[in-house]
Amino acid sequence: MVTIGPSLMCADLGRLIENIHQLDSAEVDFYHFDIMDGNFVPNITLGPDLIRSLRPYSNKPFDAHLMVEEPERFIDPIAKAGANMISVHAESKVHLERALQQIRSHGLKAGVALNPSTPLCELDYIMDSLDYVCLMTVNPGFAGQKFIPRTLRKIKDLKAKFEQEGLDISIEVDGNISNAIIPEVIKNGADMLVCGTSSIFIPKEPLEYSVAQVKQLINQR
Ligand SMILES: O=C(CO)[C@H](O)[C@H](O)COP(=O)(O)O
Repeated sequence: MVTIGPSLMCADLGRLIENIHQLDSAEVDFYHFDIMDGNFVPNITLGPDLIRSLRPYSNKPFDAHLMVEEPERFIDPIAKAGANMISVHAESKVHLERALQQIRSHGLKAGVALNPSTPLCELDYIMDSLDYVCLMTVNPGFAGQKFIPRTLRKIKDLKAKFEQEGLDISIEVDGNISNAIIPEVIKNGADMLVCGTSSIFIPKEPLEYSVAQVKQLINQR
């Protein structure tokens, strides 16, 4: 099953609550929270307090993507704030295996995110600790960037690797997942779509309509 997770980056609580209300009615599958610290990426966004404030407004899984320099410092507060899934970047200052166990110790799904240029072999010795992999299809930090076409092969290679080893690990894709690219990433093996300004948050387009368009693309495979 391919799932849809709107990407939440804006720090306006009122607007986020309104968005979540509409997106819940449109039956999205999860919410993807972009947590940026201004160090790992050149931008600052949400933190644990905002996740805690939004938690009462939806029962859908909250997926926290830690684009931060020292993710191990954030795992406990983000888990306690109400996240259901947390991914850490392999390129950050992290003991990857320890961080994944730290996430799982809260009963949450654990993921690793990889920048477009990071090779898949980073995952070789942690496969059994993984629930999902977030493949960045843009360089992390900003919404509205261009999709990097080379990442399509990376999705395909990762899917093949999981199939070969009989592993049930989800592949999330993040970065300019537009309506034009959705059929391509699905064809190559993506099963979690992070949908931001490229497909769901389109100016003047009702969220219900944008989500319906994405669902149509998923269903017409
Ligand atoms: O993590 C991100 C950037 O680092 C965003 O989730 C992503 O870019 C989604 O937004 P858009 O559809 O505008 O690309």
